[in-house]
Amino acid sequence: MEPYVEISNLQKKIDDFQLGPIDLAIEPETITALVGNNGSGKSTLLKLIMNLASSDSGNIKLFNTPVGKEDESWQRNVAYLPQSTIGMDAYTGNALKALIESLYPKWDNALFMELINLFDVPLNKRFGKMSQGVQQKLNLALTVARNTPLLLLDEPTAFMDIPSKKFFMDILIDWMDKGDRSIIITSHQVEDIKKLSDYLFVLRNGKVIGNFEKEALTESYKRYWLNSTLPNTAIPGEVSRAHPQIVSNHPEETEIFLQKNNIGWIDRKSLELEEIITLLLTV
Ligand SMILES: Nc1ncnc2c1ncn2[C@@H]1O[C@H](COP(=O)(O)OP(=O)(O)OP(=O)(O)O)[C@@H](O)[C@H]1O
Repeated sequence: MEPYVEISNLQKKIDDFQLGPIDLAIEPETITALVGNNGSGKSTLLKLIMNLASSDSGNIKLFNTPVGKEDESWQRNVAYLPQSTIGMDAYTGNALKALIESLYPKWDNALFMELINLFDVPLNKRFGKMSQGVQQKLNLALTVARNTPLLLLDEPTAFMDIPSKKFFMDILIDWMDKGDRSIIITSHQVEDIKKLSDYLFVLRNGKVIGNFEKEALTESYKRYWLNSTLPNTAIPGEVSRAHPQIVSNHPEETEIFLQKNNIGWIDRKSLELEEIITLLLTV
């Protein structure tokens, strides 16, 4: 099957911030988490995908149709939840629902009502009078119920309470189970990333660090507790050291080196995803 999203050599400069070049393909039935430090360009990338910002160079194709050209058929296949919405304050939940329902032919009203009931959103209240968390829940219901094959979610749980975050993850997992769909999600919540994502597309200050398969990424980092001193120079795979510990992202190479040089270790452990992301974004 063709990828849902194909991005090649995408670049965008905003003042002194440079995003890209980005090459990325989103395959069907995958969840990709966009991970990065604040201001690394995650929201900008989603806006570029939605043609809400223009790139300086490169191409984006959604469902094999170039974005930014006359053919806008791709828009029917994507639902985007921005980090913040404007212009909604005066409308009630019911009015917003009626508007969006009329624009999306595959609107799933049963799913919308299920989410509204689960999140306890008062549909007769004006959007501007709802708390930030309730606004986020309504926006999420208005987005997911569009029933498009591709969902783009920009920090969807930032204001949600703890039980709602759990419901949210269950909802997305059920939604994916229906098949032929994919999600791109930006999140600073390590639990969201850990539970939901298949891939982590990591950006650091606009530069691509990599697109990692989550399980492979987690397995590739190991911490060793050594029982003798290390050479002063970096050893193969070494990412950080704080004697008697070292962290490696190429454990096989590290272990060959340690054995050859008669450096023993008393323990070896995998790293938590949170630690791995921290290393990717700071070291
Ligand atoms: N409308 C704008 N005007 C000026 N600069 C902008 C604008 N939008 C984004 N930027 C700049 O682009 C860079 C990337 O911002 P972006 O919001 O994409 O980052 P992010 O990774 O989503 O950040 P965060 O994790 O804080 O949400 C930042 O340096 C930001 O200041």
